[in-house]
Amino acid sequence: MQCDYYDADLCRSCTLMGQPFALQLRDLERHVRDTLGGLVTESAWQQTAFGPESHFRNKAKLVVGGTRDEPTFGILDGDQQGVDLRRCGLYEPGLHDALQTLTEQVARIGLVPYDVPRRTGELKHLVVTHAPTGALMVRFVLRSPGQLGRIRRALPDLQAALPQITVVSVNLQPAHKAVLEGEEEIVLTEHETLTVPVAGVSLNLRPDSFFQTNTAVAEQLYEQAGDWVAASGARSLWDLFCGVGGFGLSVGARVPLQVTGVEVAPGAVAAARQSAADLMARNPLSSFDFRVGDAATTLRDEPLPEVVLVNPPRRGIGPLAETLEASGVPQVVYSSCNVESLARDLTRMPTYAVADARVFDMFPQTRHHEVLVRLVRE
Ligand SMILES: C[S@@+](CC[C@H](N)C(=O)[O-])C[C@H]1O[C@@H](n2cnc3c(N)ncnc32)[C@H](O)[C@@H]1O
Repeated sequence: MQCDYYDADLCRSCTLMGQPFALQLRDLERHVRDTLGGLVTESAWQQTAFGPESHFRNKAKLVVGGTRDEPTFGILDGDQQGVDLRRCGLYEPGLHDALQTLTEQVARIGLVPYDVPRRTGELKHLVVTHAPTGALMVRFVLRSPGQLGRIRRALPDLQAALPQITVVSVNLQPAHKAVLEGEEEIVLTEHETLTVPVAGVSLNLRPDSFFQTNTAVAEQLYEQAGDWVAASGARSLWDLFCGVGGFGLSVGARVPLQVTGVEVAPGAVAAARQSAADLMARNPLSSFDFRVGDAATTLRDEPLPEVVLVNPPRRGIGPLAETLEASGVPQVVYSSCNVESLARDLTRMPTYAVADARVFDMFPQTRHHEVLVRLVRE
């Protein structure tokens, strides 16, 4: 992949930009395999899964800088000044095209970009999520509610210019710190969720929901996990750190299962419940129970499922490793975005052996990765 922004030294986020993709994949595999070392036998590894090397991101998180008349949408440079990256080649084609019109429309609304050094202005970020159907969810991150009315009044023009916009929200982030979003979310449209079809299910994403960055590779990830769970013949599955429920819902759509999902974010759980209700209405094969809770402690007082699937944040599963190790759970499927924490967690679960392992190149042009392993109790 070639990138003008990278070549002009405007953005260095893609640390592997310019390296042939086949070489990136080979280095990624080597790094993951070396880090897991003796924890995974050679024969357990399956072929690395990947998608397109460019135009794969389903979400644009744009920092807004510049001035009201000439806003920039991209990142801030070392002096906290806006750098415009709205033509970034990582965005899915539909997102890439929509961003050009959308940013022109947003500029017309006349919001003053937030100026980090001066602590003035209102519009901090523009976050846009793109579904494979072409539908869009647009989120304005503002410093205060003062300009909400201006955005409300601009909605008809925005939706006339881009009829594929189904959800628009405003997130309020009053703090002067480098966090993307604040606590308060105000949805301005009738629809509150973006529907994303993936791996045989329709997931409902809310503006504050986590979703895997690369829909094409997420589909392969969910299908692989589903293949392993289906082949095990299990009838019960816990989907821990379930987010909007992608793993549990997609496998429950394929084989009859009792699925229990646990997730700390209430909005994600509400979204998962909505997706489960939609799925049950057309395919009542499995039952689903999505709960708000702490995945680290939830397994302790419950009847044990046949498979536990975990997909934690970068830090790994923490004390849950010891809980699983001491439990009688026969199989664990672990999806990790950080092979270092995965290696740490696996060493704390010595009675499990890695039966299958697969690398997913979810983030081409960078060293980020996803690794899926199937553990069986020896
Ligand atoms: C990598 S995401 C996985 C999301 C989901 N499995 C998917 O495929 O989209 C990690 C999720 O763990 C959630 N989380 C973080 N700490 C948690 C905890 N202690 N208990 C439950 N969920 C937690 C986050 O809110 C986030 O949704």
